[in-house]
Amino acid sequence: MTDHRDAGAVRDLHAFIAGLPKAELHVHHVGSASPRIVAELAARHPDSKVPTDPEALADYFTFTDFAHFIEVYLSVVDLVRTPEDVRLLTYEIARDLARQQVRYAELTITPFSSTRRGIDERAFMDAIEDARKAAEADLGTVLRWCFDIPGEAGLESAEETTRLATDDRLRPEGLVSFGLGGPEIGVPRPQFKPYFDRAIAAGLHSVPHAGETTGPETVWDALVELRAERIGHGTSSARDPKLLAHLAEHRIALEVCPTSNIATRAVRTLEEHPIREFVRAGVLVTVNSDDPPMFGTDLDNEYAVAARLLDLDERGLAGLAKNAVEASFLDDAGKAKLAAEIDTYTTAWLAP
Ligand SMILES: Nc1ncnc2c1ncn2[C@@H]1O[C@H](CCC(=O)c2cccc(C(=O)O)c2)[C@@H](O)[C@H]1O
Ligand SMILES: [Zn+2]
Repeated sequence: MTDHRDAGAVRDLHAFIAGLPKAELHVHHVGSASPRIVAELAARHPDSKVPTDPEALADYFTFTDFAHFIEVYLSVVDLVRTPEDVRLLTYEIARDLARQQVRYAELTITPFSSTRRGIDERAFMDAIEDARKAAEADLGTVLRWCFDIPGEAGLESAEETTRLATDDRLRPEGLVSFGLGGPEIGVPRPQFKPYFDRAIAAGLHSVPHAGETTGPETVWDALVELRAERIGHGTSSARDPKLLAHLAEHRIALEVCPTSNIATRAVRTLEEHPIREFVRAGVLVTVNSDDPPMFGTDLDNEYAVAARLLDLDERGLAGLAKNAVEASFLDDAGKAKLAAEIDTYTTAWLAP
């Protein structure tokens, strides 16, 4: 896509984004393993097939389609084998987020993938909680968890994820929401209704992926059957005006991840990305990074992409950051504080 803005203005906007306090609502735990983290994990487990050289890794992270992406994703999952690996990964993710001025992040974690690979469930919970507390104390970044069902792994994974998320003796303090990820084709959402019902009854928010690789009917299923409060991606919602109106009316945010959609070939080009249609329809749009190192992006870059696609200036970008605050599961005081921080930063930046 051609960028008609002048290079100096784009540079200034990037500097503004780099300092902008932000909230990240859709980012995966293992999907955030940077080349640095991958190298460290691979050194611990030298039998892995994941390359450690950054150039070879960039090549390895080039996907032919969504199924190929999931295959590669699972090879990185295989690198996380011990509670200490889990702790390292989690803390290092917080470090990468803090560097981008992310003050608050909801990290999607797939505990089933770890427990089925033999990590003790108690030790797993302790590792993420230990990293969360250390990250908040050391870096000032608040982490919260979304536990997601890897839908393609079947109802056994749904049962296990629900148990881990709702058992009072296990459920971590930082857990706020319940999700559903992985491929959508051949994995109908309604079958997960009983599990979402249990998670919601236990006080968790519902945030399934939907409409990333299938049509708007999957988003309707997520809303009606899984009582979604936000939708992961929701890309295909653009094909259904009634759905867009429903999302807008009920302030159900879309967690839009533009670069991810191109990398997994869910959308052909950024130019064709429906983010503009979402905004035009009045939908609450948030911008997120999904699996940043795997897609060669980070949250700052996603904001830059959104600025280009939506023709946003500093105030527009601050508005986008505040959308994420509104759609987050922070309490009211936390939302007010972060929104005020965004305003203060923006006003200071724009002051003559
Ligand atoms: N863009 C994305 N869109 C959707 N999901 C995404 C995206 N990025 C990352 N994910 C993650 O991928 C996981 C998929 C894991 C999965 O399918 C699976 C299947 C069978 C066995 C096992 C196992 O662990 O043994 C795992 C999801 O749970 C989700 O957290
Ligand atoms: Zn995702």
